[in-house]
Parts: sequence; C-alpha cells; structure tokens
Amino acid sequence: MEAIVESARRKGSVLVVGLDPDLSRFPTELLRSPRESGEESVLPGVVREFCLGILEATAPFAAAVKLQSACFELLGAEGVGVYSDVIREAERAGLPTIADVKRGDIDASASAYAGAHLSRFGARCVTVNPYMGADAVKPFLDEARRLERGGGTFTLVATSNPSSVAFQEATAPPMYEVAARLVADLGQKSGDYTDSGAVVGVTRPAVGARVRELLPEAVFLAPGFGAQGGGAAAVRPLLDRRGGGVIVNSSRAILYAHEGDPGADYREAAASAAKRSRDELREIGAGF
Ligand SMILES: O=C(O)c1cc(=O)[nH]c(=O)n1[C@@H]1O[C@H](COP(=O)(O)O)[C@@H](O)[C@H]1O
Repeated sequence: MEAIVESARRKGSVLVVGLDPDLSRFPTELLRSPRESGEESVLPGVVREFCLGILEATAPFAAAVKLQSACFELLGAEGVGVYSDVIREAERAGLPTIADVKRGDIDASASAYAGAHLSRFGARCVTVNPYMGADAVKPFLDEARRLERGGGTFTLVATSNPSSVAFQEATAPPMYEVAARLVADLGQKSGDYTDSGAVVGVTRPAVGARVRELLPEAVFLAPGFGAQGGGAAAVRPLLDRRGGGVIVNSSRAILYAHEGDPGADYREAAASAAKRSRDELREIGAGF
C-alpha cells in the first residue's frame, strides 16, 4: 500500500489507470494486420502493444495501474503471458500494479492465489473477495508482508455495480459493514495508512461515507468513475480528513477515449483523458 501512496504523492495524482483490454474496441490500425491475416494467435501480441502504448502515454498522470485479469485470461495461456509482461513493464516504469482478480478461498488455496499474483506475476496489490471470511483474505496480506514491497490488499466492501445494494445492504448489520470491520481487523499500519485497503465504489457515496467512518486509516480503491457514471464530486465523501485515502480507477473512459474522435491516436486520446481525470480529482482536493 505504501508504494501506491508514495507514487500518488510523487505524481500529485490519485488516478489509477485500469487496463481492461477489449479487442472489439481497439483502434483499427492495431487490428488491421491480424484481421487481414486471420490469425487468432497474433491477438495477444496486439493486446500487449495496446497495453504498453496506454502505459507509456498515461504514466505521467497515474499513481498506479490496475490490470483486470479476466480480460487477459480470455485470451488463454498467451493472454496470461501478456498479463505477466504488462505487470513487469509497469513496475519497471515505476507504476505500482494492482492485480484485479477478486479472489478469496480457503487458506491453502488463497495462499496459492497470493503466491501467483503477488510473487510469481509480481503485482504489488491484489483485489480480494471477503465472502469466505478472514482466512480467505489473510494469506494475501501475509504474502504482501513477506515480500516487503510496500504492497497490500483491496478487499471488496461496497462495490460499484447495480446489484450490489440488494446483496450488500440486505442484512443487519449490512454486509459492507461486516467487510469493513474485517478490513480494519486485518490491517497493519505502514506509513500513514494500513496495508489492508477497501474497494468502495463511487456510485454509492452515502455508503462510502459510512465506510470511511469505519475505516479512517484505510486506502480506498474507488471504481465506478467515468464509464459507470461517477464523477469527481462523488469521490469527495470517501476522502479521509486530510483529503487523502482514495485512489480512483478509470478503465474504459481512458482506454477507449479515441472512439470519440475517429482521427485521434489512441495513446494521445488516452493521455488527454487521464490528464483530465487527474485534474478533476485534484480540483476536489483529493490527494495524499
Ligand atoms: O475491484 C474492482 O476493481 C471493481 C470493483 C467494483 O466494485 N466495481 C468495478 O467496476 N471494479 C472494476 O473496476 C473496473 C471498472 O472499469 P470502468 O467502468 O471501465 O472504469 C473494472 O475492471 C471492474 O472489474
């Protein structure tokens, strides 16, 4: 976690660029050759080129990058190779990575997931599903602590999707409060924040404010900004007393910004969208 906080301070940005590659939305110039040759096998290479192009273009405006593993797994074994390469390249470029895998399982299996994503693939942080309880989350924190790379976890607490309310607010106390308490119980302070962070979508600001009361020292990974309709104003209730504690993910609104301007280079369009998002978040005072 410390690595992300340090990066956010250095860059003056709380933006996380989300890498959710979707071939159907790639710029035509990248897809022309594989389509013409009709070779499926070249597609992972195209995804690598796209992601590295986005990384280079948006790095000046980003605190971290989040890789949505599903988008890489969809391409099979070679896609997983690209996932691994992109994590390595981002870390090499000084951008801490978040492996968005939303895993959680009995401790032996969770340990294997943690070893895979934090050690083998080398991501700094990982998203974790707390439904199976503390022993499904703890192995990820144990692995992050063992590696001593300033990493940690982002546990799903209040997610951004439409059905989340019906599930996470159906009980008393609501599931998001139970999850928030688990995040607090497992955290260890490293710098100003704990290594146990929370996923709190920007689409539910009142819930976000309540989670902040429960977790004054946790970093929130806040998705739902951009393509899911959340704006910078919706981030404000999630901030801690100092205006910090939140990193904001935006994936499709940055990756596919070129769609709004057919003549534009996808990297330039992504850089402009990332800069705009960074500046909007600065304007509401979000920063570490
Ligand atoms: O854990 C996540 O990152 C996540 C949690 C959540 O509550 N909502 C959510 O959208 N996400 C992820 O955040 C990204 C959002 O993408 P965009 O809507 O395109 O910005 C996707 O990779 C989602 O899987």
